Amino acid sequence: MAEIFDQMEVEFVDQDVSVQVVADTIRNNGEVPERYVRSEIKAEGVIVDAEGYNLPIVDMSRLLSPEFSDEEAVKLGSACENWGFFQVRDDITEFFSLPLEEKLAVAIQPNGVQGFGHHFVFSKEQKLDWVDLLFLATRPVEERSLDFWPTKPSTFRDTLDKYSLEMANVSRQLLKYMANSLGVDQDTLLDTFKGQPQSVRINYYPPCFQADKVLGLSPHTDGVGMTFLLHVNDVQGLQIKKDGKWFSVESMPGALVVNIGDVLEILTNGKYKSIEHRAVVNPDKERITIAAFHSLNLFCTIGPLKDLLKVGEARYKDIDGVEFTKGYFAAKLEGRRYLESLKLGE
Ligand SMILES: O=C(O)CCC(=O)C(=O)O
Ligand SMILES: [Fe+2]
Repeated sequence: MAEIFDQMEVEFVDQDVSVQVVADTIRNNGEVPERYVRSEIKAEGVIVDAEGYNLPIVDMSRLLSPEFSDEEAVKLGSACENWGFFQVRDDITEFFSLPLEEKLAVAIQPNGVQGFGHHFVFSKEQKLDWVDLLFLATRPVEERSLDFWPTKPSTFRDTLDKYSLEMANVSRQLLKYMANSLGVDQDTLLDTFKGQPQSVRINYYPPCFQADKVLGLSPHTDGVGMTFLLHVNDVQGLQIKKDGKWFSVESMPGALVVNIGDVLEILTNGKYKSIEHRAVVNPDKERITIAAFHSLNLFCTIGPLKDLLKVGEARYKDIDGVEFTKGYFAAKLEGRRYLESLKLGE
């Protein structure tokens, strides 16, 4: 799985070394550079605050207890079908307060994706996201490229290792309950995720005094099975699109926001939804999140689960996993466009 990240065959273009440095430079008397100004945010309109809806909360301890498991699993199933997002608990790591030189020790290499830097920058003309990131393949363990794993702070690697294991365990548990809720065989679904490839993307969104002019992360879906997002410093900024409107997500302190990615939408033949989401920036505070992505062994074919095709026609093409991932990275962050292109007969 990890080696796929070294052969993406897509060309990324340089941008500023660090958005954090840009933010620091303009803080007192500057303007946001044109490459970061997103006029579409205002044009697009409606943002609905958290009061407008209730994001389902699934309690892991209830899910795992014999007494409440069934009840909680029903909530889990409905959360995946209707929202693609819900929350569970856990903990986190930090790296971005180091001086820039230290972060550049693990800089993303030309045309690579692992390390510190930026993703999805293809042209000098395109608009840029207001974020610095650290992206690492974390599982299977033997496929880690430790060159990109920070050695500072000294506990970083160990902390990430533990976090990665916790997340892998949670994803395994959730898959079991999802299988039950979908009515597919547990082992079949778990087998599909065998080896549990996992990667993490740690996002650092510097504050921006003209926060409404920029976007932290462009609208996109995640090209994986499912994602667990932890708000490292509890600054909010995640928005999800439902019924054509943007909703802000209020994450409970220490909770994980879970979302279904493109691969699970395809496997479930569209029953679970890969939700389009984006991140906005805070005017005064830095915002840090860690997204843990869980996917399939990509050296296989991705398509609707056979168990589900007994009761309905396939709505998505079968696609080779490596092709899918290359296509995802090459398609840029453009909402659900790439996923929609994999639908049959539409
Ligand atoms: O930081 C966030 O709120 C969203 C992060 C995200 O969507 C991602 O890393 O894929
Ligand atoms: Fe995402």
